[in-house]
Amino acid sequence: MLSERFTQALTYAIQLHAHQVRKGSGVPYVAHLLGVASIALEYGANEDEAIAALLHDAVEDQGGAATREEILCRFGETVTAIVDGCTDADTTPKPPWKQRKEAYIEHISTASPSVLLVSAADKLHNSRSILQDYRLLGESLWERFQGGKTGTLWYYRALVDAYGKIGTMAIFEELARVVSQIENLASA
Ligand SMILES: Nc1nc2c(ncn2[C@@H]2O[C@H](COP(=O)(O)OP(=O)(O)O)[C@@H](OP(=O)(O)OP(=O)(O)O)[C@H]2O)c(=O)[nH]1
Repeated sequence: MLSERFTQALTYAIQLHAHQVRKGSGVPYVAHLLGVASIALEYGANEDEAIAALLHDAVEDQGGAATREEILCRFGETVTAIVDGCTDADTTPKPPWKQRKEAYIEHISTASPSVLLVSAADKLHNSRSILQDYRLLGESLWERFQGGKTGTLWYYRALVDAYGKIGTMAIFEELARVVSQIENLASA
């Protein structure tokens, strides 16, 4: 069962990301955080993993080192280590896109099981959003992303391959299915 800590993390995540929206749409960013926490729980997350899912973009997007310190203080080392493992940049400005994404893919091979679960839940939620938006918007979807069509398709295929080398987990297989559907649409 989830305790009061989860409720506190939910409130904190909503406050942190209150003014942030998803790229190219007016959807409140918290929809992504709720989606990632929901997917992580459905694939067996414990409370620390579910809290980290809610806070996985907090350091990257909302305050860097100061926010990391607050998470450490309020939710402890286990949650902070998972958030660290899901963060592709905590500096402003962020390093170049390709360099960040390559580093993220590289670190999958050494990531803890908790980081793998939350990271895969994050990528699964984003890939489902891409598939849904691609069906609605067509090729103009890719203008949202720094990597464009080629870079974004490369990134998701590289993620699927990197998770696949870890082993066969249900969440990796679901991500692979969604990414294949995006690739099929892209080559149609
Ligand atoms: N699919 C999708 N992604 C969106 C949307 N709005 C914001 N994003 C975020 O955009 C990122 C991908 O955009 P890019 O331009 O390629 O990369 P960047 O933000 O990291 O520079 C994803 O980050 P990420 O690093 O892959 O994951 P995350 O850890 O930041 O969540 C995702 O979270 C949206 O409407 N759909």
